[in-house]
Amino acid sequence: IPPLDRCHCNKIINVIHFTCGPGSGKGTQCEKVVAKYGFTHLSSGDLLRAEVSSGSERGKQLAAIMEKGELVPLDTVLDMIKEAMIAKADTSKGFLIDGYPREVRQGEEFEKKIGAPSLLLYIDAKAETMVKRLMKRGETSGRTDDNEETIKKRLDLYYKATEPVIAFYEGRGIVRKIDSEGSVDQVFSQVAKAIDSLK
Ligand SMILES: Nc1ncnc2c1ncn2[C@@H]1O[C@H](COP(=O)(O)OP(=O)(O)OP(=O)(O)O)[C@@H](O)[C@H]1O
Ligand SMILES: Nc1nc2c(ncn2[C@@H]2O[C@H](COP(=O)(O)OP(=O)(O)O)[C@@H](O)[C@H]2O)c(=O)[nH]1
Ligand SMILES: [Mg+2]
Repeated sequence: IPPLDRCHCNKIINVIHFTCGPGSGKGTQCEKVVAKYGFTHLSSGDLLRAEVSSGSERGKQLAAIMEKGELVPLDTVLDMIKEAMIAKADTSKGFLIDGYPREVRQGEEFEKKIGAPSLLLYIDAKAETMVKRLMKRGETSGRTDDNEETIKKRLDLYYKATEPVIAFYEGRGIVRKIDSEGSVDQVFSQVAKAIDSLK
């Protein structure tokens, strides 16, 4: 595994909430992690939505893919994450990367171009819970992908492409599985325990 010198990151805490499917609560937990630990939170979905909001030609192409609940091209999302990491590399205490990798190849490419993660957080949520939360969020989120049809596609893709990522990292012993069914604070205490185990 190459060192992190290409982006000058001396420490990457790659808390990748990826195996948590959509609506499992990763965005909610990331905010709490930032407040407690001061890590830099990077969400692939947020970075992509910012590009869409900019109204650029590339943003228009991305919007069409995201609205269908499909994955955008790997290079696009990895370049965005890498750029954001380089911008913060000198001051960051660690990076919390939410929504990436979403398929095994994304994990492999991240390691080639940036570095190896030290921890992978996996919030285990039932499909039923995820759908319920996303439908509720959709009442106010304004996200074009928070609708019944796209939620179903995002879930299917999660089980097909993203769950295998867990097995890929389990062999390295860096996966911490978190139960999503409690309150936000109960979930966070499990998250904090996993992060503290790094020290
Ligand atoms: N790593 C990625 N690779 C490819 N496409 C991505 C990636 N991250 C985000 N996207 C695109 O952006 C969309 C929204 O991603 P985002 O992570 O915000 O939503 P999600 O996984 O459905 O989770 P949530 O709704 O839980 O935040 C995805 O459906 C996909 O089209
Ligand atoms: N009951 C409950 N709801 C939660 C919890 N975490 C998040 N939510 C809600 O579930 C929805 C999805 O959460 P979000 O953080 O956006 O999840 P993400 O899609 O994984 O980023 C939001 O409307 C949250 O308010 C939790 O621990 N318990
Ligand atoms: Mg989110």
